[in-house]
Amino acid sequence: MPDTELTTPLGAAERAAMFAGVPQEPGAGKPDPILVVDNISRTFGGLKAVDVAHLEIQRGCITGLIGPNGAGKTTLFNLLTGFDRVDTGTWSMDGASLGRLHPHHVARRGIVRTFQLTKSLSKMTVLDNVRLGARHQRGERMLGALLPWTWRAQEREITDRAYDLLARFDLAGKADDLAGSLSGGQRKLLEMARALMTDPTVVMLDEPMAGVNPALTQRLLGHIKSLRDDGMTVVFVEHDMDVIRDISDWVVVMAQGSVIAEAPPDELSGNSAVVDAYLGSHHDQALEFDEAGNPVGATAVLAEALEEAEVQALAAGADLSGQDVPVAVPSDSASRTAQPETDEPGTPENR
Ligand SMILES: Nc1ncnc2c1ncn2[C@@H]1O[C@H](COP(=O)(O)OP(=O)(O)OP(=O)(O)O)[C@@H](O)[C@H]1O
Repeated sequence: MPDTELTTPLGAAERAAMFAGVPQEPGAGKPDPILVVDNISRTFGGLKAVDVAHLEIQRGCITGLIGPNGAGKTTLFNLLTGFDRVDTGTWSMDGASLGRLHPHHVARRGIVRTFQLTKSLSKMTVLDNVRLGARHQRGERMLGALLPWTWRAQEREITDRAYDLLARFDLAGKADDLAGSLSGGQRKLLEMARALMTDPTVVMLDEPMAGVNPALTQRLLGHIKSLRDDGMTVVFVEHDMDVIRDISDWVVVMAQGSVIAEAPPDELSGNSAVVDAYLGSHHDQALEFDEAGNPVGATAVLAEALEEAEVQALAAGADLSGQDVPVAVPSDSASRTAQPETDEPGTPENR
């Protein structure tokens, strides 16, 4: 069980007011950080996948973590939750160090992350998947083995809690179905239910919307917000900018292993470091669009930056007819002009 009591949830206005005082810069201090990261690095071969000097995560809020492909987001998640080992650095929750703990110890301190459904979990029932989220609790310890009635009581407790969570995430009717039979959106709900079995304080969601049918998106977003409403701190990796804007209170941007920007979601498209990171990453990459022809992932960030630049240029009295719109980028790349890499990028067919 986590050491930390859940706090009274803040309202939207309180959260906005709180972040209004936070400087929009990498490593910005937060009013009440629950997680503090210092000088974490992780190298694979010659590649520094993560190299974060300082990062604070605000308690009771939803922090979105974005960045181009290979920026180090998943590796950072793995490091913070004990699924990978840092080369250097420290991180703590409410002042207590979490360095070099095994994942189940990190979970007991109150930090969990979601995982995509694996092949073997797909062959188990939905209920068993959720029950498995309670692994490493009392029932698996020596005392449980010696005192079976303790173990049985706990098994009942775990099953009851699993049913409660399945009901919360609208999966009660699927309890006895194989997890592999669930839709993309239901799988995401199952991942969340499984993570909540340990009653966490901090929930880290890795691409919670990936593969989710648009019809389920709003419900899933509602579920993520409900975690915050219950006093939990949520950190999530996501490529969909609409999702980022909808649910994040604050956004941390990574590129090449480091935090390169922090800002409220509405301020991102005007941030030159963000634009530059996505532009840089897109030099050799195809633009990405969803089935409806809307830009997604890094392409959406780029499209937003272009729109923002257009709005600003128009406001400054520019005539944009037939001209490329220069996007504000730092001086080392000032010669770059953001423009699509094909003339007709609007539909999936012509990519
Ligand atoms: N186990 C590993 N062995 C070798 N290289 C790795 C390993 N894990 C990650 N990397 C590399 O580290 C870098 C960061 O990867 P990571 O998956 O953390 O990025 P990401 O921001 O999550 O990317 P994406 O958005 O594409 O998932 C990448 O260059 C990746 O190839």
